Amino acid sequence: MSNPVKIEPLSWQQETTGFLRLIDQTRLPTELVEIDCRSVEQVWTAIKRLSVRGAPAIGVAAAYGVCIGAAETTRQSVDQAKQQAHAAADYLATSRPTAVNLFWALDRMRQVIDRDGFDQTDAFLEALLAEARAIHQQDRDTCHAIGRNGAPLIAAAKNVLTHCNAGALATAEYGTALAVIYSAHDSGQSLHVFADETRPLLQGARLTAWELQQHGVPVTVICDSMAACVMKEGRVDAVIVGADRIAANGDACNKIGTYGLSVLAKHHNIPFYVAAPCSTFDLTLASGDLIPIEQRADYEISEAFGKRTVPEGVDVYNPAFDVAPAELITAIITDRGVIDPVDEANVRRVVQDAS
Ligand SMILES: CSC[C@@H](O)[C@@H](O)C(=O)COP(=O)(O)O
Repeated sequence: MSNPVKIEPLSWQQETTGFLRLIDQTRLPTELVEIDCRSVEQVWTAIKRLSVRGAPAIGVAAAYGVCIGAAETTRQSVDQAKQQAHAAADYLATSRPTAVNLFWALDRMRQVIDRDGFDQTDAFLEALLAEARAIHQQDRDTCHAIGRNGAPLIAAAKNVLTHCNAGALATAEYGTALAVIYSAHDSGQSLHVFADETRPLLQGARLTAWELQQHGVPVTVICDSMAACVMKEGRVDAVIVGADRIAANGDACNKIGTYGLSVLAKHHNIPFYVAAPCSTFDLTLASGDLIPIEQRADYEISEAFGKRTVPEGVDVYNPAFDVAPAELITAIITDRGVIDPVDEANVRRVVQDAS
């Protein structure tokens, strides 16, 4: 079996006055380039323009962004550092609206900011960095747990279809949907993946195909519109996707196109799995209809990658996410076990136990 390259999309460099280093995912697959974020604005921009993307990775990046904000002015009092940290958290919360992991991570950072008893600014900055590192490490552990929990569900599968990128690049490492695939592959199962290219920004073609190739997992990229056809041909044994936010009733929001896939999977009698950490659940929302859906810029559809593909002056519509209803989801694979999405009491019990 191959020895896969470990992909970590982000890392913290140096100590409390350090910086965030990211793989710039906008440059993949042709260039593997890192960028350094030394200001809160740079972290905000990196999240907004998808240099760092994927729900868990956005949360980790924002946590480190708060550390950068708190330390931005030197020789400051604890109160000043706290004010700056709060301002950084508020600002980073405006970067993208849908992935709840961003708000979950910022809330954890706010709890540290609001903690009493810091005599020295250094002690406060150290506590912030320790919390960001803990969030980062928790995501690593969570992803491996999702992989272990999900692999038995696809033990008999030969071909799995996935959408967008819910892999190592979207998390601290290993991924969510792709963690399930990696876990099966790493235990010796022969598995092939169909990766939807994922219009308009091609996270499937650019990122999922790249990281599966790095890991030695056979992958075929298809246009999003081909998913129905390959399902009808009997070439898909399971669909596995990630999620950006899951409501209390089990509705799961993920990259635009996920809803369509859940309908197609139902029609073709193919299991449809969502893989996500407990931090992706938002139990304050009763249903997926209440999840805020990010609307992104027109040029991503009309002129992505520098090539105009829609006539000037023609309207486009660019919601970045949609919602797969709970009744079309076979199971949600979490770090704390596999959940039946329509059993709300159990969803609440499992997820609340985790917090
Ligand atoms: C483990 S990541 C799960 C989701 O965040 C992922 O599937 C997704 O939709 C990412 O969208 P993106 O717009 O690229 O951030």
